[in-house]
Amino acid sequence: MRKPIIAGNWKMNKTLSEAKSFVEEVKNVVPSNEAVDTVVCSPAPFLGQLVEAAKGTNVAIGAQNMHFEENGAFTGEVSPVALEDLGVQYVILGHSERREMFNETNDSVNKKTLAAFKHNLTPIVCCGETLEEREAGKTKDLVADQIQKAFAGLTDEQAKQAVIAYEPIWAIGTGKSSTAQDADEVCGHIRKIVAESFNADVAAAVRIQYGGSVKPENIKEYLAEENIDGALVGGASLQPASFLGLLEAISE
Ligand SMILES: O=C(CO)COP(=O)(O)O
Repeated sequence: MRKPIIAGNWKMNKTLSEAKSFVEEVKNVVPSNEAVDTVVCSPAPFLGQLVEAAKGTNVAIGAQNMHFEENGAFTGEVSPVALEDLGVQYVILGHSERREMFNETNDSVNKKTLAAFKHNLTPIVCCGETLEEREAGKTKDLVADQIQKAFAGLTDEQAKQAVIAYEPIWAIGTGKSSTAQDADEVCGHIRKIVAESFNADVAAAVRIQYGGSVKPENIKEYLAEENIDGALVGGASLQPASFLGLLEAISE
């Protein structure tokens, strides 16, 4: 049985005081780590203080991006060394917003994925198609290519620990979620690609999240599917009540 993983992606939202009061409000009421992995991915400036606020609780803190180099002349970037030092545990890599607006490529996602493991960070590697690509029947080939390239050079053990987030771009922030069956079909295909690239054991262990307009009202449908092990959530992760609502769906 794969343990579910629910991760909030706050994107570019919240001030430090809002971020801290969110963590204070949820940290003692989230379900146990045995039932679900709970992750909050915050903007970089708040990470250190949120790690402190969440210490000893069931909430893990994640970043939304990082550079693959450890240090150097990369103005404005955040290094994996700094994230590890702060006590950050997860990092979202290759989110479609970064691919679309900030020149993220399969190659840079691969370098970042390798760097994440080198620094004890669990990568949440994102993949997903545009509406145009879906309509052209390219979804499965596209996500297969994204994941094969992102996972190139990982050991079996690393691939098992990595988290994949399948986020159809047309479903992000639009209120137009994929049906659970469609999402499961793509996640099943991703699992098959992982089996081909690594082996059946790795494919059985790797956790695949669905993302795109997930809310407390619909999360159960996704989690009921064979190949969906959790969710990467934007809008509904911003308020403590809806974030806790997502987690409650697991414990019910
Ligand atoms: O991009 C997402 C999470 O990374 C999904 O965002 P929404 O949940 O707001 O659709």
